[in-house]
Amino acid sequence: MNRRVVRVGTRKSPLALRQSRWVMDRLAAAWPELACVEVPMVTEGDRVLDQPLDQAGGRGLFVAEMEEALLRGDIDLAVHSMKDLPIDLATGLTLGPVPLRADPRDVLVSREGWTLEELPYGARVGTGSPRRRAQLLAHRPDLQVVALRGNLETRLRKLEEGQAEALVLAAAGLDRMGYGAERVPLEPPAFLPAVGQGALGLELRAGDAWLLDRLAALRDPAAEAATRAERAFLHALGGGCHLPIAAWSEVRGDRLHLLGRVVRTDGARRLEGEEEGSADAAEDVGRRLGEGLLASGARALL
Ligand SMILES: NCc1[nH]cc(CCC(=O)O)c1CC(=O)O
Repeated sequence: MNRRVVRVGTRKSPLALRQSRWVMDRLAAAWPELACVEVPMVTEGDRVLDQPLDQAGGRGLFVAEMEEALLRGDIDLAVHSMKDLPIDLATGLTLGPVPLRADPRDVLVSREGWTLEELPYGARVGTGSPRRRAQLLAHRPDLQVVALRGNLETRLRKLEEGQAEALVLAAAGLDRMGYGAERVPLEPPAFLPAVGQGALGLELRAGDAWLLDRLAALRDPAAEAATRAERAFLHALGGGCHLPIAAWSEVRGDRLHLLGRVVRTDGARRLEGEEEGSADAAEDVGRRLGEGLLASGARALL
């Protein structure tokens, strides 16, 4: 089929635009005859800024409108942060190849460049994520976790204004935006990131073999195996992105190692485990770990 134009849907936040342009540049470099058109969209998650995300409507807040646009044919490709992408996509849509992943870790950002241990007693740490909250409190029960919403710029401004002593953010977002904020990584295994953090999710119509073929040029096999394992882990736990579930996977050669954790939101209880297997069977590794944690009583924490 003689198609040349790919309409790429993206949220309008600076980070989302940065991500979709990165994908468009890579596609254009691999397929010079192909033209990408950016289609910025405002999603429900961008409109509801005054409530914590888990109360504002749960899963798929940033995704539903983009899925509808894909199914209508208004766009051909949706670029998401993998960690915002629900496990179950709308019928008729599929997850494409996974490109090279950015740093999956969380970082602690403060004006002083404090580590988690160095934060003053009772310091306010900004995050709306139950997973981050639970892991912060597990290490530092004295901390005051405060919900600071908004995009990266807004949160960094609130830190600057003194609304908190520190923030927890994804390293990937700061890196992609080129922000040089003072930060220290929250290192695994002590602190684990969200499933899919740092990776991009490329969503397209399941029947669009032409586009799937072209997206294959962007595939990073290690990133794909790691994110498949992490998402299968989350799926086995019946989870969504706003539950206190964390995972960390590493691919070395053809082996994949996965660490998973379920934490009670007050940080006082946790369950964790690890699994290893062939990177070719990444989803089996994730499913085994999820089922193992369920067998150990994970449901009581969720
Ligand atoms: N929850 C919002 C969100 N979705 C993706 C990222 C960062 C980039 C990524 O993880 O891929 C962020 C910001 C953050 O958590 O600090």
